[in-house]
Amino acid sequence: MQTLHTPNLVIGFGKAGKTLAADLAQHGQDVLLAEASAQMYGGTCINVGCIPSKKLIAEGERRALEADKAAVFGAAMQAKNGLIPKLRAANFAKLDGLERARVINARARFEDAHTVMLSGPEGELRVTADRIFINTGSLPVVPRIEGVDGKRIYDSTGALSLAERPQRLLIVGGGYIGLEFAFMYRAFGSEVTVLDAGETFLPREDRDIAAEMQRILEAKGVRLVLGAATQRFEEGAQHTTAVTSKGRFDADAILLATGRRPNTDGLALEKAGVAVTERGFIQVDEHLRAAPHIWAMGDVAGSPQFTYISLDDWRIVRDQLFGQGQRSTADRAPFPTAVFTQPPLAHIGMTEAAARQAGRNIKVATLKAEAIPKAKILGQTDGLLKAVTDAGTGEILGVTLLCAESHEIINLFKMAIDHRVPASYVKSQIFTHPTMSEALNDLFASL
Ligand SMILES: Cc1cc2nc3c(=O)[nH]c(=O)nc-3n(C[C@H](O)[C@H](O)[C@H](O)COP(=O)(O)OP(=O)(O)OC[C@H]3O[C@@H](n4cnc5c(N)ncnc54)[C@H](O)[C@@H]3O)c2cc1C
Ligand SMILES: NC(=O)c1ccc[n+]([C@@H]2O[C@H](COP(=O)([O-])OP(=O)(O)OC[C@H]3O[C@@H](n4cnc5c(N)ncnc54)[C@H](O)[C@@H]3O)[C@@H](O)[C@H]2O)c1
Repeated sequence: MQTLHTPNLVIGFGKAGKTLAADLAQHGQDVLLAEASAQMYGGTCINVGCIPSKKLIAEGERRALEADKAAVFGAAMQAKNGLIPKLRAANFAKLDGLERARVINARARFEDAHTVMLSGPEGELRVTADRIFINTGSLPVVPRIEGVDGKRIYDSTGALSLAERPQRLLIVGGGYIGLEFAFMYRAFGSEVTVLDAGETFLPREDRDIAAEMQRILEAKGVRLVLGAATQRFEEGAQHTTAVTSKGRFDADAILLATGRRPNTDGLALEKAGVAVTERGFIQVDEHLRAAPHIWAMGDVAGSPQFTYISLDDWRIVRDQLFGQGQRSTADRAPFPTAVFTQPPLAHIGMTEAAARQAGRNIKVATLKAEAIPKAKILGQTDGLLKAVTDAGTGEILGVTLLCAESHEIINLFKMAIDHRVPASYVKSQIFTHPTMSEALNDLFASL
């Protein structure tokens, strides 16, 4: 068996791992990156996450007026299938093209704290490394429901590549993936039902925002069923039936979107003395250290499951390798989020409910999207905008934007909140016209 020593071993081609590997190589250090699947160069986001899902959503939106929805579905899949391999190849080339970086298609398994066995199509390689960076991501949770391994039941990866457009799509889970795929497949003309086990829709959002999202969802023809515990799936000749506490639902395809679990499968972390949390995420400190020479980054480290947070994990580790070692996970809150529904739901900071619960003396303002001239131009007048400020100081505590282009606008508030820009500034800020962001003058007028 071949053996090799490297100063830096990165396990997993995720956002943090690939960025760190390139960074190390550009700093003149040798780095080996092991990726279990050649179909995953670039990680989840590029191959089976953000990019393919947003491409399908964008294609559905772009061709919203076309009557032949089956054709729209086919063309969208084709466009997505054309894009992803190009991005994957570009990701591989970007890293492999660096003199000091080497990508190996192999699955990693620890033998001890400094030794990792890499097994892939080209055989086995025993690697010893001075420093090890784990970036193995997450996998869909498969709920324990009888019949869950049936042939019409998919996770998000499967639902991104369905061969045929389902006439009836049932989605189990009404979180990020559930909602994005509900709008996506509705745009392809499928009849969509979303089942969520929780009694409260979007429990982390204020009730007025959740109610508006529910109204929009239902106005588009999506059925939402809350408090639905799925007991079993019955596979029939023509369709599969979900038997739930809220009745029986027949479907041509069922998407499971009930969260994602850390991907530590087969890593044998215990051999390296790396501990995991109760939920199985790698236990790290605020500098993402799991052991003196081992770091974990991204989903597997229990970081919030977003590509841009994985990227921020790279910044934290980078600061220890090449900077002051000060940057930590405590520095990034609050950070923006966006669910790519139609319209998108973007948020940062505190909701009204969270601010009240924290005992803050607050002012709250809301604005209906239908009052915004640009929304009328776009023909996208659904939605509600909301801001929460400190009543005494005018500090912006939180912003929620359920409206067209909110996934872009919300990033302004990361800067505003980090730099303590007061509400009075936003109220009088000069914005271009006609834009969605100019509505912030009105939203903040009373704050
Ligand atoms: C459908 C969907 C849509 C999403 N949309 C968005 C979005 O719009 N915006 C957003 O910010 N986030 C989105 N996310 C979440 C985002 O994709 C993840 O949070 C992010 O990709 C996690 O990146 P990571 O760096 O943790 O690792 P990943 O990108 O998951 O990479 C981990 C890699 O490690 C490899 N690996 C695993 N085990 C081993 C091993 N033992 N040896 C070697 N290699 C291994 C895997 O094959 C994988 O390629 C979405 C997720 C999904 C599923
Ligand atoms: N736009 C984005 O940034 C984006 C898009 C997609 C995914 N993501 C990331 O991926 C993560 C995973 O997405 P997700 O939608 O799978 O998880 P999620 O945590 O967002 O939502 C899971 C939902 O499933 C429900 N649920 C759990 N078990 C259930 C059961 N047995 N029956 C019915 N409902 C059940 C929960 O109540 C919850 O509403 C997200 O949390 C997010 O971090 C981000």
